[in-house]
This record gives sequence, structure tokens and C-alpha cells, in this order.
Amino acid sequence: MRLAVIGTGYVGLVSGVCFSDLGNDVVCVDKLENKVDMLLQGISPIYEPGLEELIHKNKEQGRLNFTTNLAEAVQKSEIIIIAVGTPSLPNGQANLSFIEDAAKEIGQSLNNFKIIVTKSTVPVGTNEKIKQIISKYSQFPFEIASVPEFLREGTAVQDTLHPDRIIIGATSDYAKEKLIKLHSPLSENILVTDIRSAEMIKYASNAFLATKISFINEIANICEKVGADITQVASGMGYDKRIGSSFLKAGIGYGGSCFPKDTQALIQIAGQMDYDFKLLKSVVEVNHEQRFNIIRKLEALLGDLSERTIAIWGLSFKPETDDVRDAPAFEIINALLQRGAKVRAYDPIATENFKKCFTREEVQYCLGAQEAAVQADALCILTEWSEFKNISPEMIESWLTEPNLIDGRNIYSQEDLAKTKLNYYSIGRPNLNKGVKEIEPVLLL
Ligand SMILES: NC(=O)c1ccc[n+]([C@@H]2O[C@H](COP(=O)([O-])OP(=O)(O)OC[C@H]3O[C@@H](n4cnc5c(N)ncnc54)[C@H](O)[C@@H]3O)[C@@H](O)[C@H]2O)c1
Ligand SMILES: O=c1ccn([C@@H]2O[C@H](COP(=O)(O)OP(=O)(O)O[C@H]3O[C@H](CO)[C@@H](O)[C@H](O)[C@H]3O)[C@@H](O)[C@H]2O)c(=O)[nH]1
Repeated sequence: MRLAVIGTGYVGLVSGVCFSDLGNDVVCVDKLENKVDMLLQGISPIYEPGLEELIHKNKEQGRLNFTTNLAEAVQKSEIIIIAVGTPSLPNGQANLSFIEDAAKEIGQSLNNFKIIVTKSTVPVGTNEKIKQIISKYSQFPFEIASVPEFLREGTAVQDTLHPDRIIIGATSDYAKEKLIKLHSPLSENILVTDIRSAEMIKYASNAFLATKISFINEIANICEKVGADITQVASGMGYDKRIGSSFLKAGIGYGGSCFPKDTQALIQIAGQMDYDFKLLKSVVEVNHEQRFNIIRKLEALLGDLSERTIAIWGLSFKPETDDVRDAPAFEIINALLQRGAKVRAYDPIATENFKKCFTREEVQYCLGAQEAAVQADALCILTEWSEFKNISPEMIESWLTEPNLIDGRNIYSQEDLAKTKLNYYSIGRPNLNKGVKEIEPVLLL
């Protein structure tokens, strides 16, 4: 099939590349010339394991192309996939301006019948809006469909090629058949729904996963108070098939380009219908508070943080990505600077993106994990990069001025710490300290 994908962010680029790998002719469109230029040279503008190799392979085989010319891409294709961003507005609602612009441009470009698929995460009813906009600018017939995307950053290629399920929200039999055919090499679990339900499945799925994370983080906070160990508790819960073991990792809360914005957007969608989504509001509040556990633990160990040197390992919101959108590191580092601490930060690949977005200049960015940790008064781990897991606690102890390790992602075990004198505070597990006073885990800043 001939596909045009509008937007070369994570979703547009990864799905475009994977569809071409399945034998389709794909042209990916972006309005940013520098992105398209990079892609034409075979360079991926995002760090995503396995992606650049697939770009090279499919470009060489002539099935994958990149352009800024949306009209030409649309006219040569049978299926148009919209994958532009839907970031948050200040009130939490989804900003649909990129979607509306893309729909207008598609409408102005149509030259014959097309299926227009929305992969972006959009509020219920948006596909109908897209239909109205396109109809305003075009006399040609077309069908709309909602095929939400569920990939995760860091495993995006694998997730796209082997998804748990495909949701196809469509009305006409023709669109359903065509989209089932396009997606059938990817999964046997293809669920065809109406368009509004497809739009809601995406928000409900993200909200549910965010709820699991906030739930386990609250259990972790209680574990700290009662002397239980969250890793054992989560493991024991996860064996129950009704609960499942995934998304029960306690830590400093979720970040990223999706959970924070999609939970806020769903709260707004409900609110517009006069429904107060109390549970999800609490999920968001718990998530926000959770990151400040790092500060509370540091203050319990060091007292006043002013003039103290704090090393930070990890700036991206999760490992295997250079994406820093809504990463907990922003607020944690900001809170440290507000307290007069000196911050030395290191991330294996996300430092440049973090620097571009973080407005305060006092942070010293380091080129290696050791450089950040040497002669610091404490080290805080904010992202569970495997590079950090491979550094032994003995090594960390030898680098620090004072032996304080705050592990916001529970990457070390009690046994790993046995041979050290490190004061080790993790999340939801017993502290290993030398008689330092107990701390309150759940307090607002
Ligand atoms: N990032 C993820 O992991 C992920 C996963 C599932 C779903 N989603 C959803 O998919 C959508 C896209 O997310 P993303 O992270 O890939 O987006 P992104 O913001 O990283 O990228 C969007 C791209 O679209 C381009 N663009 C915008 N308007 C355009 C237009 N009219 N013509 C051509 N290009 C245009 C932008 O220049 C940008 O490069 C969002 O709705 C998001 O919620 C994202
Ligand atoms: O047990 C867990 C699992 C995740 N996280 C955190 O949750 C955030 C999101 O992680 P993850 O879901 O792995 O990454 P994303 O790439 O943001 O993917 C989510 O958001 C995407 C965009 O909508 C969806 O497509 C995916 O299905 C959904 O998992 C990260 O900060 C993680 O550190 C935890 O704290 N504990």
C-alpha cells in the first residue's frame, strides 16, 4: 500500500519506518526542514534503539522517503496517517492546533479518494472535527479512522512491530477492511470499534497505567513507614494474573510526553461533560508529590542543602531515550537549586535536550557518571540507565565525599550495598543508614 505519514515525531517516524519494513511504500512528511534533511541523510532525529538501522535498510530498498511537501505526499498515497503532536494547553486540555492545521492541509491537497487515519492521541470527537475540516477544503470523497498508537519510547520499534493489540476505530466496511489488511502482519489481536471508543481506549489505557504507578508509589510510601519492602510486595501482587506484574515499579513517579499530558487531558474531557474524575486527579497529585521524596530523603541525610554538592544521574524520563519531556529531573534539580545546593548532572544521552529546556544556568553538566559523583555530598539516581546499574556501590562510595546514595529507581539490592558504608535510601524499601533520623515520606513541598 502507499502511505503518507504526517509528522515525524516518535509515532510518525517509527510507524512510518515499520510500515515500510512490512513492504509498504511510505513517505514521511514533516514541516521542519532540518528534520527532513537529517532523515534524508539516514540520521534519526530521535534516539530510539534499532530505528536508524531500519531507516537505512528501507531507504536503500526504495520503500521509504522523507519530504516537507505534504500535498505531493498526500496525492501519491492511498492512506494518510496523521501523527502530529497534541501537547497540553496551560489548562491541561489537548492542544489540537497541529491536528487542525494538518487536516486543513490534507483537505487542500486531496486529489482522489483516501483513508485518513489519526494516530495522534486526541480527545473523543476529534476525528469528527477532522472530517469537518477536510470536507471544508475538499470536494473529493474520503473516510476517516482512528488507530491510536501504544508504543513506548525506548522500545518503540519492538512495540510497533509486535503490539499487544491494534485498535481500529472506523465506520465504513471499506476502511475497516483496508486497515485490517495493513495491520494484520503486526498482530492477531485486531479490535474494530467505533471511532469515539477508539479515541477513548487510548486515554483510558494511559490513565490506567498511570494509576497503577501512583498506586504502587503510595504503597511504597506506606512500606517505608511500616518497614515492608515494595519490591517484594509488588512481586507478590504481580503473580496474581488479575493484577499483572507490569507497571508496578515504585520510583519517583511517571514523566514523559504522554502520561502527564494524557491524564490531564482526560480530566479535562471528563470535566467538560460535568464529570469530576476524582480518581485520576489523585493519581496526578500523587505522581507530582512522589518526585520530591528525593529532596526529603536528602534533607533527612544532610540537613540544610545549601552549598552541598549533589550529583544527579539521569535526566531523561526513562532509560533508552533522549526525550526529557516532563522528566521528574526538572523539578528535582530546580528544588535543589532553590535550596542553594550545587548540582552536577550526568545522563548518557539526554543532557543536550535537557540543557535546551532547563532555564537555570547553575547546573554543572558532566561528561561521565564518575565526573558527576566525585567529591559530591550525595548522589541521586533519577533514571535507571543500565550504565548506572553496572557501576558498583563500592565504586560510588569511593567517589563521594560523604557516603550518601539516594536511589530513586531502586536499582541496587541490599546485597549490593552490603560491602559498603553507604547511607542508602531507596523508594519503599528499608533505609540502610547509620542511625540517621527517620523521615516523613509523604509531605508536600
Ligand atoms: N511519543 C510517544 O511515545 C507516543 C506514543 C503514543 C502516542 N503518542 C501520541 O502521538 C502524537 C505524536 O507524538 P510524538 O511524540 O510523535 O510527537 P512530536 O511532537 O515529537 O512530533 C510531531 C511532529 O509533527 C510535525 N508536524 C506538526 N504539524 C505538522 C504538519 N502540519 N505537517 C507536517 N508535520 C507536522 C512536527 O514538526 C513534529 O516533528 C501525540 O498525539 C502523542 O500523544 C506519542
Ligand atoms: O512500573 C513503572 C512503569 C513506568 N514508570 C514510569 O512511567 C513513565 C512512562 O513509562 P513508559 O510507559 O514505559 O513510557 P512511555 O514511552 O511514556 O509510554 C507510555 O505512553 C505512550 C504514549 O501515549 C504509550 O503509547 C505507551 O503505551 C505508554 O506506556 C516513565 O517515567 C517511567 O519511569 C514507573 O515509574 N513505574
